[in-house]
Amino acid sequence: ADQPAQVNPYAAPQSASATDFIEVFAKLNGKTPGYRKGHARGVCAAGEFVPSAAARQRFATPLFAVDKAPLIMRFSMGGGNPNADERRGARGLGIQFQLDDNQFHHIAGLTVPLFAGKNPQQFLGLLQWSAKIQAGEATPADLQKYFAANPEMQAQREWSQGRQASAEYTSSNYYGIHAFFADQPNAAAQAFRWQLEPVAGEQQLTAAEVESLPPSFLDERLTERLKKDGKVVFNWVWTLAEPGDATNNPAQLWPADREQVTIGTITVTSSGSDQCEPVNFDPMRVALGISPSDDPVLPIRSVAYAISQGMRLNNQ
Ligand code: HEM
Repeated sequence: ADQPAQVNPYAAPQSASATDFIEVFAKLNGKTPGYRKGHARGVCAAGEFVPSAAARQRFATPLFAVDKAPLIMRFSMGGGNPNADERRGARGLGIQFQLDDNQFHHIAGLTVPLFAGKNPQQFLGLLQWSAKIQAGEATPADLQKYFAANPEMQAQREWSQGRQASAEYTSSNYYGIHAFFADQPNAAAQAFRWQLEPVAGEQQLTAAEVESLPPSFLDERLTERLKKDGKVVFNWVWTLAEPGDATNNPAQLWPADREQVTIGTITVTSSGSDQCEPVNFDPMRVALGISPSDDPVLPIRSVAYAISQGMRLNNQ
């Protein structure tokens, strides 16, 4: 008789919802009342955006119609642990651009250009295996089998191999990872991916520093950096897609020869305020003229951030 097809135990889950993520974050991190359920540890900063002439000419959005816009920014550690070890791991950056007429634009990126999964399901599986390992219900060998069954996750892991974490919050590129679209004056909307590049260049920790530093040093280094240099400047660079480049796969980069446009500068001027506490840096809440792509991770992020915001503002 016909047997039902065997389901590979290392396949990614068939579905993934925002609440599935909130649940697995709770398994991994326990109760963290008042904290963000992702990127729990972080520091608020403020600054300014100045768009470039090229941005104004090429894209039709109020984001680039301003001479400059005030920014609320938050640098953070990936993961939901409020006491995350800062010697290792990806850093994040959320920015809220404050435009005229109470309009906002948000971006939230990571120090890694690729996502750990081509879709939310693959990433959820990774977190679920990690939670099982933490609970003693699975082993790292299971995780290796999970990676083998989900080869799309390989590019992200390869990129991260051999790289130490950044020496300062402001000494790394940050990548938006997902594709977005920008309206153009006389053509169809242009797909792009963004990155922030520190003008002073990138700097990683040395292997020796990873061993010798205390687990907390990033907030202090940011304060010192701003005291010493007065500000930190990033170039905001967009990479433009060509026809046929997939806009729905955050686990894969576009070919390296795609045109890049410097969209403006993002300057950090101060840090340490509490004004980030109520802010939700939801990357789908964007200025007119900018729109999210069909990347399936984006709408899950949006819902998960809203749930997390509701929880933390209610001290849950
Ligand atoms: C399924 C995928 C993801 C889920 C479920 C998720 C979930 C979350 C949650 C719940 C928060 C806390 C939000 C808040 O309380 O305000 C958060 C913060 C954050 N996430 Fe994600 N995330 C995902 C993917 C990503 C990706 C792809 C990026 C980068 C491109 C990213 C970057 C960030 C950053 C920078 C923050 C901190 C924002 C802040 O400082 O408020 N996340 N994430």
